[in-house]
Amino acid sequence: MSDFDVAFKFLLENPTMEVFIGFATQVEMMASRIPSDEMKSNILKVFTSILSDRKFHEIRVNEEVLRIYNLLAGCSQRLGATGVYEQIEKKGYFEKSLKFHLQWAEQYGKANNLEKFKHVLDLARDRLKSTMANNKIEAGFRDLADSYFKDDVDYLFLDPDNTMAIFDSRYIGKPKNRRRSSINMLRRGCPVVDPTKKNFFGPKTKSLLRSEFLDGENGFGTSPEEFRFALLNDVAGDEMDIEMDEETHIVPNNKTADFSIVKNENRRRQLSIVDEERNTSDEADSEKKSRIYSPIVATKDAIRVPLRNASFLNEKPPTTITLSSDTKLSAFDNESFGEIEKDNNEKLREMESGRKERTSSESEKSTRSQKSNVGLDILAENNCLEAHAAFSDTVHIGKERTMMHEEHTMMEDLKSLASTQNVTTDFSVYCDPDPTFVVHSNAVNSEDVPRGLNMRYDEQSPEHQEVLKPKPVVEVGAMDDASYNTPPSTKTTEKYWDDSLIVGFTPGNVITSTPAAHIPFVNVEDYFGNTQNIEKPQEERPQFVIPDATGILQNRLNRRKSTAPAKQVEVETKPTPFDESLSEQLGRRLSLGPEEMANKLVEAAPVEVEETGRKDRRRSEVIRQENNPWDENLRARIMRVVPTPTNMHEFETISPKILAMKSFEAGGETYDIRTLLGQGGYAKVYKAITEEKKMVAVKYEIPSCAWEVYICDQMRTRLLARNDLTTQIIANQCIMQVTDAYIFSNASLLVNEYHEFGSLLDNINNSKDPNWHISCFLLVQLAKILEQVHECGIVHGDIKPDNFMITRKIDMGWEADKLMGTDVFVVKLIDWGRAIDMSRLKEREFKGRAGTEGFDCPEMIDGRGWTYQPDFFGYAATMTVLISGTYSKVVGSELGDYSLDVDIKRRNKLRDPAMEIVKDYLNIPSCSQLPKWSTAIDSFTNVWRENFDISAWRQAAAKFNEACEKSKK
Ligand SMILES: Nc1ncnc2c1ncn2[C@@H]1O[C@H](COP(=O)(O)OP(=O)(O)OP(=O)(O)O)[C@@H](O)[C@H]1O
Repeated sequence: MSDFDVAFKFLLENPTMEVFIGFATQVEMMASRIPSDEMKSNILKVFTSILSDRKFHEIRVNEEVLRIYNLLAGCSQRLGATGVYEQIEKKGYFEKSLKFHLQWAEQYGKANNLEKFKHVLDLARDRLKSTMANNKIEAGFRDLADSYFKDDVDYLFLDPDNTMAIFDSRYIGKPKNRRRSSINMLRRGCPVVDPTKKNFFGPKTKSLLRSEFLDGENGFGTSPEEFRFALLNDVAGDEMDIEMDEETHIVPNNKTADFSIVKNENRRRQLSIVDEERNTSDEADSEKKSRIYSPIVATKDAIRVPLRNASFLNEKPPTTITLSSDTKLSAFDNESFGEIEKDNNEKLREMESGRKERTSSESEKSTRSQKSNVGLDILAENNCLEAHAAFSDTVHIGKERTMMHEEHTMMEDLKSLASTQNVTTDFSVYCDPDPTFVVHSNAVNSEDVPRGLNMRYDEQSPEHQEVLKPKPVVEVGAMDDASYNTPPSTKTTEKYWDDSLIVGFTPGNVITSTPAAHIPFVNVEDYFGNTQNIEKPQEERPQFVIPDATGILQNRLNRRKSTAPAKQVEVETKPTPFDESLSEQLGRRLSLGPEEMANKLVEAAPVEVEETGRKDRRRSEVIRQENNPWDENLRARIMRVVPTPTNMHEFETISPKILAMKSFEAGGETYDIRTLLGQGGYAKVYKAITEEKKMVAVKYEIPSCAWEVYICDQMRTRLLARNDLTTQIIANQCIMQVTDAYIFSNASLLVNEYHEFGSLLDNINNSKDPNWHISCFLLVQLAKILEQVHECGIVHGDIKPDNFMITRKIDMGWEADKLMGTDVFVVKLIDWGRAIDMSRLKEREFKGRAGTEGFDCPEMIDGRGWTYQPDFFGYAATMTVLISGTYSKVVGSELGDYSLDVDIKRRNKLRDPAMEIVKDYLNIPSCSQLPKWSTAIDSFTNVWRENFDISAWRQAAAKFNEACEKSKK
């Protein structure tokens, strides 16, 4: 059976919308590698069923099916692509679908048939006018027109687009002093709605463009926000487009117009030409795009009579400008296009330097949406893709991203679908499956060990060095208890790290994770309400203590002890396929390169080889053990000094196979896996639904990574222990919290909150234009989070935009003075697999590089010792991506001279502080002279206070929220 047949069979058996979406994705992926003829006959099979079988009645009329139609259009030879859409049109299923009209029009665009293109556009306007605003309808058509028609086709559109004016051939190649005033831009864009009505503003009228008068009965003009924003821009001269005559004076575009802004002589100011701009030709041009945004929320008269009513249909609308939020660039003359395109390609090449070249077939696969729009680096989706790829190979943009991510998985999934149907998984509990979580106990046997908070452990107590065998039967529901009772490991101490290197770990001594004298005894069972289960009287138990912070207790109380229902499970008596746990064998994963990792996996488990991460994301440099903070043995030793987190469940068995669209069971909890959210160097992250119908993210990692659970737990514990409001907020909102962790012998499954709005990188890529308000707002948050992470003695080790998830949209109701505060965090730091617990490794310095490609700090590059430096560097690099929308490389060759080759426009308010921070955070003299996070926090906060503008902020926030929507997976 071919892959296609397997997928189709699955759909036939499960004709739900959800399965169909997965199916469509798979088919799209296959389309790139299956010959067109074969694809066509496959698709015809699909449609035979979909169009005739009753069980597909819902799918048949759903827009998702257009994805398959699109593929059919691509391989239809007799009907041709346009013919396919004409047939669909006849069916009438998609009359109310914008997507359908766009796909259809695109075919005419490809065929360069402007007349038919216009016909579809008109149809769409007519059919959809009652359901959506005209600018929404037109936006996609405008993109298509820009892509496929070289001539000026502005007249097709009713909604003005000012970005066009930037590339208007009249200005291309003209001196740089030709700018447009924002007000003039608005005026030029005012459509003639009804020339018989004298009092309406617009070209050839004498009426004023007034801030309070916007929409009339017969049409609409500017919004108050647009007007005020334009006014402000003209006054401030910042980020504005000013139209000037050759003598560099603002002049009204239309001499007969009587605009208040132009009448005011005081506003006629000379604009100095910045040298830099004179010299930077096209790049500067690209920046002069309009910053005038439409309100995202529709104004009162959101549903409007179309501008071009019957009487105007034949009249060519005036030259238009953008009042819309769509900043996509439009068609302009070929020559300029070529130049800017060239310039763009130049940038792409630079950006590509940090990653492997994409294959030509991948580039060919590009869909229209990946076409490069000129001028705006990260705006152009293609550029986004490139920037993203250069930056991180984890996630790609748009459709291709999904395809690339899922291709492997889905195919694998498909292949193994049949074979895994009957897999039964034994969830027997092994008391000590993973040496990384062995806890050595004072107790003679496991039953003597109380479940406590910050229990004291005697690591070296000789009489307890023997391995305690797992109990044959344990309660899964009491997994955490069982794991506390785990026996000491028989493994010998590793060669280089001796116990004294770990702070708080002194051989032979009683230690606590948080030393705390004079603190009353607290029985954790009381806190968890489990006292009735404890048979032995309390006084027989060894003492254990809590740290002097009520926060920890509260925290522990709030945490779920286990989601697993208590049930009896027989422990597998047969030995597992491996004598030792894979996680141990595969230690030092961060020092292993792709090949070594693959070999290890094969050696360790010749049958069950599976990899979750992307090979091209791994680093191959092997760090000398004594300098390696990621050494697995070291980590194991560190983890031993604290109790196993209560929500961590360990298993001797191998993990259930995780496949999209299938469910798995772990610890008595069933998770219904939906789609793949992302894939990093080591893990795949899936969206899943719990039995309680809660959406969660499941990080599936091979080999298992209990360390991430430890670090997340420690981060939270240490933050809450500080008993301070800010740290409480950060602990609860900004640090990944593992709600349940299932540690199997070969893999780990970390369940955590699902963040539907994607990562910061997704947001940047989906925000068409980095806005200083948003960048500043986020940069302060990032610095505040990292400040607290370091305060807890933890180095995250992998700071980059794809490791910050967006947790919520910006609330427009947040008061201005609160925006720099702590009540408004919108980001959460995830991916703690590379974190280093410095509080246990005081005075240590590390060497070597093992971060994400392109995210090696100068110390790693130079071979100097480092501790917290990677996070300062990661922050600086993330900052440049946030501000400039592009990825920047490290430049310089010695301490004092390092910088990032970021191109921040002169007028960007964050430019100066950002450059200072780059200097500061990249040129750290030594591990004992680390920079301060307050430098970033204070300088960005100052810029914010000095320049904050409420209406501009709201516009920017709306854009941010819009990008959140676009990032939804
Ligand atoms: N809780 C979540 N909700 C939604 N998406 C998530 C979540 N956690 C992770 N992702 C997505 O999965 C991607 C990979 O996750 P993660 O960074 O944890 O994997 P990794 O293999 O450790 O990556 P890296 O190679 O960067 O170390 C993230 O960039 C993000 O896009």
